[in-house]
Amino acid sequence: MSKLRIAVQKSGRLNEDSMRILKDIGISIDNGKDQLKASARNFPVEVFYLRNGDIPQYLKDGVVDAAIIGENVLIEKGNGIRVAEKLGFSTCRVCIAVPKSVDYKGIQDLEGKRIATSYPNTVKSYLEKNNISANLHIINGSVEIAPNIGLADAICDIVSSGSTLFKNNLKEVEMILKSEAVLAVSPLLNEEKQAILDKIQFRIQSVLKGRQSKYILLNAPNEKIQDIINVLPGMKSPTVLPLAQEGWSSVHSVINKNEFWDVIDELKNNGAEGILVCPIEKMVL
Ligand SMILES: Nc1ncnc2c1ncn2[C@@H]1O[C@H](COP(=O)(O)OP(=O)(O)OP(=O)(O)O)[C@@H](O)[C@H]1O
Ligand SMILES: O=P(O)(O)OC[C@H]1O[C@H](OP(=O)(O)OP(=O)(O)O)[C@H](O)[C@@H]1O
Ligand SMILES: [Mg+2]
Repeated sequence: MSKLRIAVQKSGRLNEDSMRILKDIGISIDNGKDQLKASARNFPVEVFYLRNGDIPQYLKDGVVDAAIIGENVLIEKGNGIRVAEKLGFSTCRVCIAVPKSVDYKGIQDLEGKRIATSYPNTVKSYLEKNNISANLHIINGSVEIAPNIGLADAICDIVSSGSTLFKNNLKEVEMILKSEAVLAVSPLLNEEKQAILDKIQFRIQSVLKGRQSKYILLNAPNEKIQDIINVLPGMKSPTVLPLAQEGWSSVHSVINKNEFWDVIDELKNNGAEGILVCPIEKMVL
């Protein structure tokens, strides 16, 4: 039986969350820290540990079948590679920044300027779309230092918290794209491997939905149950079970984790007591 070859970043910002998602979908891999390749013990999958920047080419050539990779790298290098699933971690954006002291009025201010970047294709197509021509300096790391050492007038790099820009006296002036880790697929995938990938994708979706949601349990007097149900829509409808104490019930439901703090006061005002909120490991709808 053939195995699906999945690439993950060998080391760096994506590695830990990539390995965690594989573990959460039930794929056990012997610790591969010093390995370049490891087989899963319980699933037809081989994991390849590679540099993020090299992965789009491996996908294109069919050397690997799928990969967990930063979407920004795929856009920079991977034209035509399909994203099967957004994974919700390593969120960042690719931006153009200039020194704080510059009175930046708009993209026309970049005309004829020197821009340092590790994302030349991304910047080039953004500038072309805006009819701007500039000189790109391609550097592979510490891009934000470039204006301070006189190498460039502007930079284009990844921004997340913004603290690297702040430390280097730069300000964000153009946001080119938003990125997060994604599950990307080789265009050369055959049917047999597609079937393995479908299983993996289904499991990933269950894990991601679970991460987005919380299981909530509470007790309330029976006459308040309808008001509480109106606040807690749940997956289908909430479960209501009688408590041993006469006139009281327990309500169980699932809510989006971001909505919990918004509804908690309403629940209390409607007589809810003993509210428990629990993580959900997996959710299959
Ligand atoms: N500060 C950040 N916050 C959130 N996500 C980030 C941040 N920096 C990078 N990323 C995301 O993580 C990916 C990997 O970044 P990292 O710096 O670990 O590796 P790299 O140097 O780009 O790649 P390689 O594996 O080729 O050395 C990036 O492509 C981007 O998608
Ligand atoms: O907005 P922030 O939260 O400060 O994050 C942005 C920084 O993070 C990344 O660098 P990284 O730390 O990965 O170093 P690298 O350049 O060596 O990859 C990116 O290249 C930026 O420099
Ligand atoms: Mg980095």
